[in-house]
Amino acid sequence: MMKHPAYGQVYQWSPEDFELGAPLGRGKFGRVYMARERMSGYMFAMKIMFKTELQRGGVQRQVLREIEIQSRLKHPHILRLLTWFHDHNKIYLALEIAAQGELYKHLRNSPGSRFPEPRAAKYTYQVADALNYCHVNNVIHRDLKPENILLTADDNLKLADFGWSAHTLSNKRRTMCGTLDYLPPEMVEGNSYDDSVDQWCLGILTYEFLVGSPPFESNDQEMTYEKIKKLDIRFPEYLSTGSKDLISRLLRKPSTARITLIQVMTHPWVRENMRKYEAMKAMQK
Ligand SMILES: Nc1ncnc2c1ncn2[C@@H]1O[C@H](COP(=O)(O)OP(=O)(O)OP(=O)(O)O)[C@@H](O)[C@H]1O
Repeated sequence: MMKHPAYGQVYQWSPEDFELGAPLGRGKFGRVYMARERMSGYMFAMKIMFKTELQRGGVQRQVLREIEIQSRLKHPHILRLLTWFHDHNKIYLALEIAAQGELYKHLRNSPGSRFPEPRAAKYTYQVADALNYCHVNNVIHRDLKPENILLTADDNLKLADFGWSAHTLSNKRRTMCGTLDYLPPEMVEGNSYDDSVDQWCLGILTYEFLVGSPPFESNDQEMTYEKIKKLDIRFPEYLSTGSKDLISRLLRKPSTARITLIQVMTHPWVRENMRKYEAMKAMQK
């Protein structure tokens, strides 16, 4: 690696520096492949997007924002953007590999489409840790959902998809975006919001990990909105008291009443279940 011309200096990468391998997945605008840097043999995931497709979809600004934000975030639970470059018709993103792909797929394939509490607690902790790092760096994710989280070969989460994220340095923002089921009440009502929208989304995510579907899901959009506004949430009987306590503290209508991400990481249900998860893993070895 140290012999590489890119080591320690600005280097203009080009497609010739890399070899593409098996496809890892496909999104609306990107195709993702296993890739190898020729000189060092370093393996990573290469996401390739066609400029014409981005233009047609009107998402150029979103992609640029994603690149700008993701390239400065360096955290164990945030997918690293190692470098990026472009040629006349494509944009290339060199990303770290998350070999087990979308968390969504794993959730759907679990018995009852839900995770046991120890596994859910471990993931909740890792997302809280990543979001806390984002907030400290003045970034709101705003689009948390199992489809935007990837899983590594050693079962750790990587937050991806910063296309809807925003800097928090300016005033509170009013843009309406994000997935319907995960929208916090202040966004449904078109009010201003701040980084505590991510705490709300983490509450929805933890619920979905444990129950298999988000709490306000319904057949029509209006009904979902109504449920969110009324905080009409039902907990299945099988949920533990601790998990219900955590979710209720995150899904608070007044954004200032939501517990902090640090409080999530130290919540007794999270701690106890993470310990159980580690113990289970140790026994499997
Ligand atoms: N770093 C990575 N490591 C392993 N697999 C990846 C990686 N990045 C993406 N993938 C796989 O490729 C798929 C497509 O990723 P991509 O980022 O293009 O789309 P997306 O943003 O998830 O989807 P959409 O564009 O439809 O919202 C993902 O669903 C995932 O399965």
